[in-house]
Amino acid sequence: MSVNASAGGRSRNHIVLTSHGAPTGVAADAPTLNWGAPSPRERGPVVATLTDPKRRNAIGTHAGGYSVYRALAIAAGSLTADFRADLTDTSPSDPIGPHPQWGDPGKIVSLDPYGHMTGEAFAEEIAAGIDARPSIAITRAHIDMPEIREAIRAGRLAIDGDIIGPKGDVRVTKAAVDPVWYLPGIAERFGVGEGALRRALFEHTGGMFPELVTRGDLKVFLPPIGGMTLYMFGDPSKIGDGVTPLACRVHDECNGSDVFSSDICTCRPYLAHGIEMCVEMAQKGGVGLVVYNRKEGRALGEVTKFLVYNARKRQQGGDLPETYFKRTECVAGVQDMRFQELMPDVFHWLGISRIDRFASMSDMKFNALARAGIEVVERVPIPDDLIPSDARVEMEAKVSAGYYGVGFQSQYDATQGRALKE
Ligand SMILES: Nc1nc2c(ncn2[C@@H]2O[C@H](COP(=O)(O)OP(=O)(O)OP(=O)(O)O)[C@@H](O)[C@H]2O)c(=O)[nH]1
Ligand SMILES: [Zn+2]
Repeated sequence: MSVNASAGGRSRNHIVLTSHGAPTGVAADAPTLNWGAPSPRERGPVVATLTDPKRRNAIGTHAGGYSVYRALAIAAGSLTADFRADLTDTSPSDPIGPHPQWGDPGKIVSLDPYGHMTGEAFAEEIAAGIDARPSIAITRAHIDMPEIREAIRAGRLAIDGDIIGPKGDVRVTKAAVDPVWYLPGIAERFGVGEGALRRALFEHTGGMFPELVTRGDLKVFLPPIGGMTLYMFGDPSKIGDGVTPLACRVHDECNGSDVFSSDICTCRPYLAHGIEMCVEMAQKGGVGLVVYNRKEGRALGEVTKFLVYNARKRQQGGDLPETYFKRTECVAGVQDMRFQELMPDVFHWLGISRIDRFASMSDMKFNALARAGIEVVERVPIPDDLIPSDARVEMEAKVSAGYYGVGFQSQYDATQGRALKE
């Protein structure tokens, strides 16, 4: 079925409904996707195009988290629906891989290991009109953080003109990674059937992606969620080489603390401590890696997080460690929706099988890495003097719930957070 519609007030064309199975005649030259193939050519490009439905081999849209803004731009007439990026000079500043892990369909299921190679590996297809787009971009930057300047002032780090520049700025290689989900692999990771996963994704996004249930032949889905950013310290070509020691922090977004230094949690201080560890390791000839995941408020969202803060701070008896997780569960139904099960994928992408120093106390992160066969040699807790006083409730609650607490000076019974009006 199709109806006439106007797109962007400019052109008149047909609405393509994706709820009725494959469009008649999938094009003979539609690229096939063989997830887990050991080379990009054997794997094939991910094509989540909307303008060429017969050559589409993935559900969703490229840069899915921004699809609504793109739709707005098209509706407002500031972007044409068939715009194709000019990828000249956009290739990675530093090569990553290939690593043997890329050729194992079960190891990486939530990102496209060839996502940074699209422009080069599939230049031929792109020139022939196939709408393949990169899902990973790699560039270089200098970062300048007050905590690093403070570490230099305190003598814990020194300017070396290489890793740390003359002004205290730190040289990094950074990568932005959009999610690309291989649905059979995601289902396996969570121990559910692919059909049940597809149905839940379809129904609980308000029926946003009918192909999840009508196109069983399409196995790859680009979900409309945030991805991650990687910050690499030292020589990125040494990451995952099996010999160079690695320091690492896996951090899930906490805008209130990370950006605005709100003092109810330990997020920014722990992140900054992790960065300091990475810089220190790079200066000793090792490498550092920060994985920054866009999963605000334990993937419950910031609205939920702030509602929970109010509930904690208004409850009878005050904000206490023993009720910390209960208050979240009352508002969100669960304590956490981050699903660390998918987190190790990025380590496989980088070829990493051992983390020498891991800045995290989370048992969930540690266990997920262990299940993925990634060895963590040393777990580094947040230093006590970096915990803001209002964040002690969180720390006490986490350690008593199973977080790694060696070196942590517990004062469980004496801990209470600020009240709302204080
Ligand atoms: N819902 C909710 N989320 C919170 C709260 N406090 C912090 N967060 C979120 O929890 C996440 C913290 O993640 P991370 O900093 O990666 O660390 P972690 O899992 O606590 O464990 P560590 O690695 O030991 O720091 C972020 O997404 C924060 O936004 C809270 O009170 N409620
Ligand atoms: Zn936080």
